[in-house]
Amino acid sequence: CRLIQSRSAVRRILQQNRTVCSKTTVSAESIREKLQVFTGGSVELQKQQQSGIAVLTVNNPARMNAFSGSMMLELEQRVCELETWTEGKAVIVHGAAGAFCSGSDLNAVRAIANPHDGMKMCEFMQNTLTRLLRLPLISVALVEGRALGGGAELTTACDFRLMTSDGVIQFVHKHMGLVPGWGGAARLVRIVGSQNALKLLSGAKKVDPDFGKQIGLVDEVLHCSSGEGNALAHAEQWLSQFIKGPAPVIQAVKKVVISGRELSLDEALQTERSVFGTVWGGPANLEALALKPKHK
Ligand SMILES: CCCC(=O)SCCNC(=O)CCNC(=O)[C@H](O)C(C)(C)COP(=O)(O)OP(=O)(O)OC[C@H]1O[C@@H](n2cnc3c(N)ncnc32)[C@H](O)[C@@H]1OP(=O)(O)O
Repeated sequence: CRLIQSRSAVRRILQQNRTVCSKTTVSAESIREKLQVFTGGSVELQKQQQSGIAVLTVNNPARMNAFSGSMMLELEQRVCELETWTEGKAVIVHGAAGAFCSGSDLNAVRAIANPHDGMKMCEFMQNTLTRLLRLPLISVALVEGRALGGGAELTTACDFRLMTSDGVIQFVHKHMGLVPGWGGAARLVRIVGSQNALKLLSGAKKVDPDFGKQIGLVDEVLHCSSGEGNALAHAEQWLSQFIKGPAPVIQAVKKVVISGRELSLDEALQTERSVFGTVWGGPANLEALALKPKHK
């Protein structure tokens, strides 16, 4: 009976993403059609099989990597691809050409500036970013240059935020007569607490590396010279301390943390037992036992 209960808990946490996805699929159809009209840029995914690190690039440099409508659809597609990457350990989200992302493309925003379409777009992006955060991969937002509006929200949909010395995160929504709608406010409160979140949102405050570290929004400042791929190499280096070992173990770690973050204590404990059952007596566990390690 206990086995059946714990299996159903695992199924629940693992199916969370699919449930959110399918609920939104029907209602999102009409907004998909509208979004795909606003083209430009791309969202690219490169999976490095050897390291288990994927690099997700927001690529629209002519508009400071703003999200066009078609890029919102592509982002969802890329997240879908990552959900089934069983050999993966981590994903780095960054922007092309030394900028992170300047939020939604203001041309698309103007064209759908009515409450109905706005709500549908918001629901669509909330769904995609929730699935990004729930991936069983360790996710890192690498902020070079500016992360504005929806770009700032995107950084909160990752487990960690790394910043180069020129990085800035700014929730500019208030200046646009808005509040975050891609789930950024809810996640920000959980990362920095409600006092800091209120200051950042109501003051549209610029978060530079020092301030970011002080309030716990930024996990690490990367001191690297500018140059294509340099910050990315530093981010991979930083990440390497957390992804040593086989992918199933790294993914199990992320799953127990997601359940701890999102479920009630009873449900999280149940899920933890179930995930534990997937690694206990597994190849990595048996190999470690055979080596008789000393954790000095
Ligand atoms: C729920 C989601 C809410 C949102 O995300 S609302 C959108 C919030 N973002 C914004 O308002 C960003 C507005 N843009 C800016 O503040 C500045 O362009 C920015 C990013 C600080 C860069 O400033 P500069 O370095 O001086 O460069 P610039 O202004 O000449 O920009 C270069 C080209 O990029 C364009 N751009 C930047 N952000 C954009 C956006 N979000 N949508 C559409 N186009 C955007 C900008 O118009 C300019 O294009 P062009 O060279 O004039 O053709």
